[in-house]
Amino acid sequence: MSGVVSVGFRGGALDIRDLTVGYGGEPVLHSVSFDLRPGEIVALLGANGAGKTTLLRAVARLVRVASGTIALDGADLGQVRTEDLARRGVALVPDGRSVVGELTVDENLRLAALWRHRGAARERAVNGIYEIFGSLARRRSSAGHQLSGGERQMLALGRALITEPTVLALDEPSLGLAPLIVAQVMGTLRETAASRGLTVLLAEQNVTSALSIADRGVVLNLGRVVADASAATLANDTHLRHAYLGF
Ligand SMILES: Nc1ncnc2c1ncn2[C@@H]1O[C@H](COP(=O)(O)OP(=O)(O)OP(=O)(O)O)[C@@H](O)[C@H]1O
Repeated sequence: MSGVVSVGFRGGALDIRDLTVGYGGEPVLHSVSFDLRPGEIVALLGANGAGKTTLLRAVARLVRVASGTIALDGADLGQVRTEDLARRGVALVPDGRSVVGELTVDENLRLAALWRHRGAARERAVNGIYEIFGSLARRRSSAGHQLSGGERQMLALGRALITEPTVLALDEPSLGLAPLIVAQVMGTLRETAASRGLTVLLAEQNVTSALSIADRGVVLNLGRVVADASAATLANDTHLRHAYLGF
């Protein structure tokens, strides 16, 4: 489904090659390689401490890469500064939810849209986010800190989408959400990715939810890729689920 590319949008191709990343000289990702094709949703799975967040932080250039490359549409992102990454089309939704609690929903969206859209185009962009997330439109005057967990997650997603990324990296969007809300967030993510042809890297502990919307899954164990297969294959692999995913 996410392979459908609509007119005007095209997902980016992300190629992660021999990526080694560590903290204080101690590697936590060991020569990790996998790629995301344009418009693909890839679930990044693994137990606590497997290295999922570190990998997303490496893509967002928030940690130093010891060796290896991350390329977007064939161009190495190695020299791109963190603050320029969004202009190159990469958006990260961290698990802290990237919402400014003191600002209203509307202000949060406008702030995120600042560098991408001006004047009437910004209004259209904000309204476009409200069309995707109807519940946010109803809370547009509420402060970020007054939102429920699900609404905050939708606002974090909206803030990322309004920059019109070609690659969206999400860190555990299901964290702390009730199952029904998780289903809503995942459903919206899948529909939006499909309609925009977005490429999505989705780090999740909620394996079932992630695989329900993903095309493919990559499983990390202690910083190494131990599986890279279609979502259907991974969902049916009981050995893998027991060995690396905790059930
Ligand atoms: N800032 C840091 N300094 C030192 N070590 C860190 C730091 N952040 C993470 N680590 C270590 O790196 C390893 C990978 O952590 P990471 O957060 O990337 O895993 P994860 O798969 O996202 O885990 P979780 O699902 O629990 O969030 C862990 O052993 C962790 O303790």
